[in-house]
Amino acid sequence: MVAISKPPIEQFFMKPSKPINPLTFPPIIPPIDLSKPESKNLIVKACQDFGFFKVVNHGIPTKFINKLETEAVKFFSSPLSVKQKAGPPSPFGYGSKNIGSNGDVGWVEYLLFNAKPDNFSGFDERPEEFRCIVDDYVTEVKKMACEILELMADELKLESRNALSKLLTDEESDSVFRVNYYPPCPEVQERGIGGGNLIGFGEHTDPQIISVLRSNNTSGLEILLRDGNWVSVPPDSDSFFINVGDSLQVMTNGRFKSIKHRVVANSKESRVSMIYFGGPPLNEKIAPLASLLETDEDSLYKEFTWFEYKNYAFNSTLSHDRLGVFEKIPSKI
Ligand SMILES: C=C1C[C@]23C[C@@]1(O)CC[C@H]2[C@@]12CC[C@H](O)[C@@](C)(C(=O)O1)[C@H]2[C@@H]3C(=O)O
Ligand SMILES: O=C(O)CCC(=O)C(=O)O
Ligand SMILES: [Fe+2]
Repeated sequence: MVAISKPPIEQFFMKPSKPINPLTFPPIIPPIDLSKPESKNLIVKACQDFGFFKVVNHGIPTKFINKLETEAVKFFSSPLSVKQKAGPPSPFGYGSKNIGSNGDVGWVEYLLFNAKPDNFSGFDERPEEFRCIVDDYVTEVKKMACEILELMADELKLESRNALSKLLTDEESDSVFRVNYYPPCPEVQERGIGGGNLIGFGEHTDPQIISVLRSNNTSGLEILLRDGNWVSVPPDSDSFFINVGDSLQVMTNGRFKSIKHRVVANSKESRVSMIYFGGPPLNEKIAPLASLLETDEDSLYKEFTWFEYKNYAFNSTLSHDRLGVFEKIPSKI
């Protein structure tokens, strides 16, 4: 029998960072109502100012959301032997505590799915019903991601309304879907206040174009503001949170910024999050859109395809500044 040693709990605690100011978040990032005509203007402003915003009145029926959350909780509550049958997550399936393959750890269990059109599920160990629930949810969330990208394209006056969304609807779109489950951690409670924060998911930017996140009502998500302060995002299970990914930063020549975010595990309640990462086809050139470049404005980035970027990103640790080597003039570290 092989004894699996438990990783020492110490490695899950974060180095202290600047204190989080929970008061900063709500007033500065207003929710965007997708049903209102002014939403496109607010979306572009939020992408420029933060690379992050919250969407309300999204029109996604709660039945798709609740069904998936229920099924996910059922899966993560099942015996380890059952969950392990759906692993390892390379590239799709069940993972626990290890994130990616470059040594990152987090107090999290997760499922990674291929969200390519018509091929949503990445593994076959779960009953057909679970896969259908994932497919239904991803179909809805992808529609919303495309609607948001079309509103952006409209407001940015791109050559066509689907200039961005077509990358997600393309048959070869390299999109991913992830369900994260952060269990409560009794050790944190024992340590008490001042005992440190437990890393759920370490700081990083998302490499794709756009990420659509929905969580239950447990806190944990934090974003890094431009002034260097981490702020806690109040959870809201009725809304969706949108992140600008690295690829969209490049396509807007840095006008939109991909935002650094992380998850601090909650000591008492479990957090369940589901994220759709909308990515382009592997052979797609990731470059600033010509119509966004002013006369004489040069691309800030070298030429590369999504395949090249993904390859580099997936060989790096979570917190690595992945776009750095693709910049024509490397930014100071
Ligand atoms: C440490 C890593 C995990 C990650 C691949 C990477 O090497 C760097 C990017 C990470 C990330 C962050 C956003 C998504 O959760 C994810 C699926 C992605 O596309 O890039 C993860 C990758 C992963 O968990 O494999
Ligand atoms: O679980 C969350 O709330 C966020 C996780 C995340 O940022 C990711 O999976 O890329
Ligand atoms: Fe992320």
